[in-house]
Amino acid sequence: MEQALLGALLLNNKLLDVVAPVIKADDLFEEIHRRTFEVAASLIGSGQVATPVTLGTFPGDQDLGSGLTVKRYLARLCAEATTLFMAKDYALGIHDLAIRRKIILIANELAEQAYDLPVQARPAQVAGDAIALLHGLVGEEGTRSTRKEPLAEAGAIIARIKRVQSGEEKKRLVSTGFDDLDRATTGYQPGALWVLAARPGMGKTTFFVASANRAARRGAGVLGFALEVGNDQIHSRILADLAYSSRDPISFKNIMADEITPDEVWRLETAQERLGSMPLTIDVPSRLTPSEIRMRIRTEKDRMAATGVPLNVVFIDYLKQIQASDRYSGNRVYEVGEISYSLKQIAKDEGICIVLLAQLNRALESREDKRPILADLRESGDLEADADVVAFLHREAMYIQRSPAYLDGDPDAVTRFLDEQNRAELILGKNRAGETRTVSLWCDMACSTMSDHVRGAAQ
Ligand SMILES: Nc1ncnc2c1ncn2[C@@H]1O[C@H](COP(=O)(O)OP(=O)(O)OP(=O)(O)O)[C@@H](O)[C@H]1O
Repeated sequence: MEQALLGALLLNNKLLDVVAPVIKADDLFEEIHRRTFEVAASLIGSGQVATPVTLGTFPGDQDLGSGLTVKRYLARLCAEATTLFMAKDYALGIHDLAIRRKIILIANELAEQAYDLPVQARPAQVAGDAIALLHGLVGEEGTRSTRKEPLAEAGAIIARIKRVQSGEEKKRLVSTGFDDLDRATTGYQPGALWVLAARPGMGKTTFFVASANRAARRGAGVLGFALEVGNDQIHSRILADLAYSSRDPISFKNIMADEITPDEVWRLETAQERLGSMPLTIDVPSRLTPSEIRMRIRTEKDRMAATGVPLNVVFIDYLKQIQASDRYSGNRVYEVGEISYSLKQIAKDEGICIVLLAQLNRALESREDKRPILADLRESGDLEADADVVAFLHREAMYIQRSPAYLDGDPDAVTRFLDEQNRAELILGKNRAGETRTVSLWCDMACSTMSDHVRGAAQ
């Protein structure tokens, strides 16, 4: 099959357009076939002609064994060439065989590792790594169609816009749940990695809960990994946000402490009913590796797909609870680099947006203006480079509350605190799809709620 395809390619160089999106040189089994494909593709790609004559000078006319010279080998390829019509099927067959060989390799390696695993090692890690490799192979299927024709792609975009305008199709925006943030970023785009970074207590988990609730209420499939707070707290926060009323707020602390009036129980039940129609799943493991995250995302994606909902966005609270491999053990900068790279790949492979919460170190607190800037991520591996959006949460109220003037009861400081206590700033330090500006959010930290505007009930 490999010889027949290479022969056809040397007889008709235009076949490269059909073959190149399907196979890479590495997919060919024989070394001489790999080399021939590489040289032919590079000649054709640079506008030259690849024939047995032009190729014959390249590898030299050495003996390939049993008296077969390169010139004879190339002539034989042409004699055995398949038809133009069959070329794509041959390429697909070769690609499938290459995948089979890789599966066998992974399976053999996995068996060897399982036999030799040291007692202190984690078998789940070995299984997770193997699954990641197998997912990589599944991803390779996609390479068959990664080469695009800009003319056709532009046509597809315009056709989709027309279908949206005529009401035939819904807009694809996966809302963050906050209108101004959607306008600034175009929402949670498939394949994107968001990093939401802040000092402790600024409201990262509050943003996660509020955004997850609002995105799911607007129809997005949402998965949240609550690696830091426990099951009870995360679900109490979800309920407090959904049941929010500015006249009679219910704090998540009171829900956790069972200090709830009968009327409030009724409101919590109404919030619980709402949850029934929201495609929202919460997972509460204590620590995960990137491979385990990938595995759980795939499982949830399949489960949601079976109910007719695509999984759109995954929140991870938070970075410190993600365990890197042993490769860079002890070097946190490299470990974080490995984690952010893996998460970006997962987002791309699975067509989802990942929102990773991260904690900033205290260096910024020695500055006059304590609003975080991109440089504050400098010690965090490649977070900035891998992320499509870097958003910093800042609440001035946190700092006013800690100031000596406020603690001494200074009326100006108290007034400033009251002005600021329900305001959060989301500073877009990096934004691949738009401008880097600050989005203002309203918040009530006791109820784990955030929104675009002051509100009466969860929108
Ligand atoms: N009942 C309450 N009244 C006032 N503020 C509250 C109340 N409950 C929580 N908060 C405030 O909410 C903030 C915590 O919010 P959140 O947990 O979302 O922040 P975080 O950035 O995720 O924090 P961490 O990094 O410590 O996990 C803290 O500043 C806390 O003081």
